[in-house]
Amino acid sequence: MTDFVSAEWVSSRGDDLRVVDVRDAWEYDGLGHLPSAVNVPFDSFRADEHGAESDAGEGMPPDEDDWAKLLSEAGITPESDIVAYDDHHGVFAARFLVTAELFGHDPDRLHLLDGDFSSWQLERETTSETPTVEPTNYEVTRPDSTPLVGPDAVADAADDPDAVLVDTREDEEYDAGHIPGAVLLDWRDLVDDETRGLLPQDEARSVLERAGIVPDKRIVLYCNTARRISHTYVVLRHLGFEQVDFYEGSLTEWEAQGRPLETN
Ligand SMILES: O=S(=O)([O-])[S-]
Repeated sequence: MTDFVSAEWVSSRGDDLRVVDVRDAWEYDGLGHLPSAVNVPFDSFRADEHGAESDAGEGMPPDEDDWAKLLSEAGITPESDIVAYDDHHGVFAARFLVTAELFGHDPDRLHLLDGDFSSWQLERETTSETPTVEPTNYEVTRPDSTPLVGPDAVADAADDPDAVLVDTREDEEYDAGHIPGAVLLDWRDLVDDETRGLLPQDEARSVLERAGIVPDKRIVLYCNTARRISHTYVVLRHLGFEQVDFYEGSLTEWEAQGRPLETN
């Protein structure tokens, strides 16, 4: 399953690990990047607006062909181990990894750097050399099942004693309007301000437990446009949560459909 990996782990791996930097091109080129990292900017794998309807509701992943092209140009194959990073505590990189999972990349081959570019460069080498990449012919194989759920399943989760519906936005946003029955867990509460990575696991589990988010429940995640839930999704999978549902349409779709909101 998609997991967090340390800087040591990344440094110790050979050329078989594809390192993906999802920052903007100016940051990658101008500020330097991790050795051997390729640049796949966040904007390149995110549709501008919610796209075609699917069974799981509207979302913002790219077209399948565009995704395959991006990965091909990055020298990635379906067998590649990938580690992704950004400079925002991993939230943009997590979106890359979730997109890869939704398009069928083996989740066991998907890793999020624990920390980000800022924390890496405090202790480790960076480079401004762009690696030579051998393009591949990446082919998407859609998985048999995905964690995606649509709005009806989200509405049902609120009434299901075995499920916890989780809003991963900030408390002001939650207070202004959230899906009825949702608990609040700001995704940043799982981030260690000092390391810019995941809190130590016992602390992360306590934060989650305080919000009622425990492994024997089905967890259903939403935010505004499925960026912040990507980070929480990776955290929960890393911590061994087995049932984590991902509402790709999130509040953008929920509100567009005129569904109810609760305020505090
Ligand atoms: O992170 S977000 O999708 O809520 S803007």
